[in-house]
Amino acid sequence: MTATVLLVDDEVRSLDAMRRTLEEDFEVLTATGADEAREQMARREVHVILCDQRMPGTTGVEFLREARERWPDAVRIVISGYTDSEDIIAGINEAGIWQYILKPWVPDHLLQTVKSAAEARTLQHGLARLDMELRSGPGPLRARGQAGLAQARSAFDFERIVRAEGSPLDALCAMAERIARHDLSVLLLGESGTGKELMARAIHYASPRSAGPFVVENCAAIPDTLLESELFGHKRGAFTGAVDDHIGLFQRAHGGTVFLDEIGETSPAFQVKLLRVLQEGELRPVGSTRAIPVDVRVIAATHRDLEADVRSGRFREDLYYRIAGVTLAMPPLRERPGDIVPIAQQLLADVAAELGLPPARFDDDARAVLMGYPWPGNIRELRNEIARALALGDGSTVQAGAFSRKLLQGHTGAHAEQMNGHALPATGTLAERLDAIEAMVLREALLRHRWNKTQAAKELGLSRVGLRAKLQRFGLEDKS
Ligand SMILES: Nc1ncnc2c1ncn2[C@@H]1O[C@H](COP(=O)(O)OP(=O)(O)OP(=O)(O)O)[C@@H](O)[C@H]1O
Repeated sequence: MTATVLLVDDEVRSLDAMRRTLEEDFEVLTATGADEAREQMARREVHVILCDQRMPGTTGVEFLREARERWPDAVRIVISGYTDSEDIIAGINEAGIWQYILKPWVPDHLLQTVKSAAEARTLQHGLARLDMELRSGPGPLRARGQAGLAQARSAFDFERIVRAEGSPLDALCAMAERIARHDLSVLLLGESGTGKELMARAIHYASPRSAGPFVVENCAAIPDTLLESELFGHKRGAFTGAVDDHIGLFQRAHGGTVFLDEIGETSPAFQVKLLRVLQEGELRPVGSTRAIPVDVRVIAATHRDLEADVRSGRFREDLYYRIAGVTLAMPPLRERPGDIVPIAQQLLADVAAELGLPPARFDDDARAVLMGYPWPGNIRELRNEIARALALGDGSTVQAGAFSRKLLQGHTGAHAEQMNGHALPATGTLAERLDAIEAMVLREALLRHRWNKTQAAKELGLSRVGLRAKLQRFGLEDKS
């Protein structure tokens, strides 16, 4: 279906110029003022409104504020000169303005922006799915419309990155929140399932681009040639099977953020292409000679040691510096054992709600088992275990026996591994390394006594209060 765009401007010449730029791709309606625009809106369903800021009797922002109330589904764009930018910035939230275009506008950019807006409008209608995703907590949200924005912001803010008090993630989130405000590229490092995508979303929704799309591409999931077309689009006939023009993810993300997961898996040939797009701020769809401007922030992620890949020539150094404006390393779960129970409890609530089950809790043994396993697959593995235990369980309490065999073995076996240095820091000051050993001894004693603090304290020659203080200090406090 062709989207309908309403252009509102009192200057007939510029109205005409905009109409000519858009009419090949859209159904275009025009209005020379707010009254005429209201009439048009009353007669037809409009998907995108593009409104000039300066009009007699009202301003673009004023009119779009009214439009937001009356026709909330239409995506709103304002066009203005530099001198009006303060008014516009002040009105952006109230009027729910999706994007503003500075004068003098460039036809390609205008066309591109309206295409992205129409796309956002279409995606907005996937809101039923979006609502489900939001209700079930952070999940694969590929894009969202304006109506979901406030909801999305709160669903993906840093508070949703569950952690214990004093977790290493506190400092990481504080830093991410600061850098979110600046348009820097971010490289997220960390093992699979450590929450890199969750962090990328939180950064996007805390950034000035939060009203724009957040799109995700897993670079390892598709072959190189398809990846190029997936990200940058292609023209019809560009290759066998390209039966239609295809808009790439970078274009869809115009004004927003692209999350490139597993960037370390891309080939050198693709890396050159990506570098060019990032350097030039424009792309050419496969099979097209036309350059299309794109305005995206890139957040990339990898589980690889990308610096080592640069040294070995596997990853281009120039691209590395482009994408690694700021680097954040997500620690694996085994290095933040205090986070295990709080995250597990959150996941238990989320998964129970998803499965339509009543709220559940872990018993002491189950918690001890969770704490005793090194979680090589990190939070994704934790989630799977919880889903399995809930599905197999038959009540409101999850017991240790509901977990898979590897966890129950880990309950005894993983400890030997951890005590042999698996989770011990290989570097650090003497005090830090002694702390890590102390935390392990505590954890090991608790596990042996099935989380019975009186017995563990007795074995360790501590009072219960003394043990509790130590558990708090090491983030091992059981918060249930
Ligand atoms: N701190 C956390 N609190 C709550 N849920 C979390 C947390 N960290 C991760 N998760 C959840 O764990 C799952 C895996 O996280 P995510 O996809 O962000 O990891 P990732 O590092 O991007 O993994 P991969 O590299 O395999 O794609 C997701 O369902 C995510 O919502």
